[in-house]
Amino acid sequence: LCTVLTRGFCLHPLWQSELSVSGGTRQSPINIQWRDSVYDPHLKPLKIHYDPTTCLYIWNNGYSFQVEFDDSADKSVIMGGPLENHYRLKQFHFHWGAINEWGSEHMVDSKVYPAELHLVHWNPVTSTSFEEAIMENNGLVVIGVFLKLGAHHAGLQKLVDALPAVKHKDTIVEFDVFDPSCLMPSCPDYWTYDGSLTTPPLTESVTWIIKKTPIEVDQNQLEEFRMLLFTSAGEEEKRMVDNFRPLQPLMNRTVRSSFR
Ligand SMILES: Oc1ccc(S)c(O)c1
Ligand SMILES: [Zn+2]
Repeated sequence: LCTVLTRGFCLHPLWQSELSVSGGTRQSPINIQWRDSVYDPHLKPLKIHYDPTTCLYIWNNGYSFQVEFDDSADKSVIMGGPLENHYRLKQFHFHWGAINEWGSEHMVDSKVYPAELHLVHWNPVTSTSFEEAIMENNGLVVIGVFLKLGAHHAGLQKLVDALPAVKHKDTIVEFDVFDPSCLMPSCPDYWTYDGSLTTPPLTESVTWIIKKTPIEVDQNQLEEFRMLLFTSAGEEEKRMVDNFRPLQPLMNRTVRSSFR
């Protein structure tokens, strides 16, 4: 008997209606075909300067858990890489599967990972707020980091220990002094391409920077993600799993690499 594993066979309502944006030409996520990516020698190393004291709280927004940062000043910023100026960190969140065989949004040569971290930044030079930047052509930069099953991740564990406090949708817990740099792989290599949010409003405002090397997390840490709920307290419980959007067509785009 051949068991065919289909990724995310029961899509969250969020994406059932939003599977495609009419007229979208740069939607995300995509499958990164390593051999089709083009090395760009002009790409600089990505510079990351996060101030741990800008971390504010964690909340369950009904499709992921999200860690929010104080973005009222240039305290936690990224620059360099493919970027023309600095971008401010606003939040980070994850996408994951019900089992380890799927969960990430992007793929590399059709390889899928159990989860994917998104660090979301906005352009304070061209926008006055995150909400405005979402609608701007190059308003956002999202760094994507793949999570693979392996060793325990000590830095992630501080996050994981807080998850029971945000089990239900629209719950929140204070979370101060956390440096998300600890979630970044040491390898500097990345791909970059022009894309979109993978959750509504799916706006085509994102410069994606996808790190080549995954970070390792252990089984217990992934299981803690899967204990979260899409649903509010008092509602019939729906486990928060498979909160990833299906692959989108590459169309007329080139993925650039920072490495040969
Ligand atoms: O604000 C957001 C930016 C990017 C992505 S993938 C989100 O899910 C929300
Ligand atoms: Zn995301």
